[in-house]
Amino acid sequence: MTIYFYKVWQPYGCFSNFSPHGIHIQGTYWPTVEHYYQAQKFVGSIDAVIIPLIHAAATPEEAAALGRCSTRQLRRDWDLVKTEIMREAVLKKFITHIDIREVLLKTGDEILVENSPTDSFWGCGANRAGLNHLGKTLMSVREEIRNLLSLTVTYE
Ligand SMILES: Nc1nc(O)c(N)c(N[C@@H]2O[C@H](COP(=O)(O)O)[C@@H](O)[C@H]2O)n1
Repeated sequence: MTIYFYKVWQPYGCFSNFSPHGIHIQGTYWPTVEHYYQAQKFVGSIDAVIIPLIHAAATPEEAAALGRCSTRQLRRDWDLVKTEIMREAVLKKFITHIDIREVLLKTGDEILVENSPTDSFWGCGANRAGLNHLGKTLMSVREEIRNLLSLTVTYE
């Protein structure tokens, strides 16, 4: 059975990047994966001044709105690096927070899909035929955590 998720208050809302699960990456604490992901768009760009504003955004919605501002210049390599940046942040989230790690592991081998009607890159889009990169990232992170846990058990 495919598991669809999207908004934080809906079933499996902890899989959303907007969920209130902070991460530490390279010495900085980010309130949500969405804050971190949106800020990374501007690393090394002439609009890097926006990074502290995204970091300080009161909500992930506000962070996303700042990061989606079409008049600002994204880093040049953004399309090349964004999926790896997302994977690192999502892995950190599920390694850090044990409660939601259990939710992820309990999904077994089910297909996970971000049911975004507006995003056919990270989600499945309105026609459900989109690339679903966030769902794929979560499934890959699930597999990696399973492997990490089995190594821990073997050497204990
Ligand atoms: N608008 C919106 N609301 C939510 O609750 C969402 N989960 C999303 N999806 C996330 O938006 C991010 C992509 O943002 P860009 O289009 O690259 O600026 C990504 O984290 C999606 O999972 N969107």
